[in-house]
Amino acid sequence: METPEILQVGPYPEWDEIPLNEAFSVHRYFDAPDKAAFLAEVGPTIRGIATRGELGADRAMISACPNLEVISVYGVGYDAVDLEACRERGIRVTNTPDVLTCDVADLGVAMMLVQSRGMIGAETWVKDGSWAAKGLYPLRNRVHGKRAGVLGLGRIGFEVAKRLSGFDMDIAYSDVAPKEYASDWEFIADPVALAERSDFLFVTLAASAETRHIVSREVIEAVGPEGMIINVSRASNVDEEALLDALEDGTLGSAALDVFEGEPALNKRFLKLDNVLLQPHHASGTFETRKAMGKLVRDNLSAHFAGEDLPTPVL
Ligand SMILES: O=C(O)C(=O)[C@@H](O)[C@H](O)[C@H](O)CO
Repeated sequence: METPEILQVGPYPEWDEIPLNEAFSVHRYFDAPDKAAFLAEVGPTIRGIATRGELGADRAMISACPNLEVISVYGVGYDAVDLEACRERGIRVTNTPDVLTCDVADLGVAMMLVQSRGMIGAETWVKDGSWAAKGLYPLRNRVHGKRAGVLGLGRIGFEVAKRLSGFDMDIAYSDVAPKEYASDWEFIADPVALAERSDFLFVTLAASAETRHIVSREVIEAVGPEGMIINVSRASNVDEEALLDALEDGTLGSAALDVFEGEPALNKRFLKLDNVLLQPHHASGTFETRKAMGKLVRDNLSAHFAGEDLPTPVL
């Protein structure tokens, strides 16, 4: 069998680059100085695309590859892939679920704790001599026993809720329908009602056109001046302008964010705020998880070209 030609959209760690290049003939889109010319040149030879989370495959890229058969996403979120364009041509799409679920949940809960207890400021208080000069660090609000809302009780949302129950928190969730595996937690269909009864609102749902700005200005205001929003999903799930307005005028108490519109070039207004924890989209950023993600990307491509069942199909 001829070695399949693959388009690699974004860089991977070396432990992925080496086996990817051993298994496939790889064309590095991200290295091309003139990407349009590069795509026009190699596009006709491409049978598979390997993406990277937020660096997906839009309709233009897919159209430039007339012999494209499969897109393998390095990530659980495939919102950066034009699924409609894939459906039209019967192109398979795969992602990397499950292997990253617990790391993303860990970071989400850690972000809530770090922001609630002011741990970034507390370390500065030690390092800049304030502790010696000014005494005890200002008190913060406790976390355990408070009310938590989880918007999207899929794999990641479920692991977040499981961890929050370890903090004796009063948990409720929203999703398209009640989940049979979540009988311990209250189901609240309306995100505004969920926000109203939450001190901490976790945004964990998969992003799509339907979920765009599901965390609206109304939801943000419902969380309120004492509440916190934690986002480990996609920025598009949140009305970021409304979020910034609310953080600036105190309508919303605080936020802890791992994802941003236009990331990594995030809105400069965030940098002026002292009531938001900013993280560089690294919720799945552990060696163990990224190695498992990379292997799944390759396994899905290899399975496709071997005519076998795909390990983790989306389409
Ligand atoms: O899994 C997802 O959907 C993610 O957003 C992340 O795991 C990214 O894929 C990862 O940051 C690599 O870009």
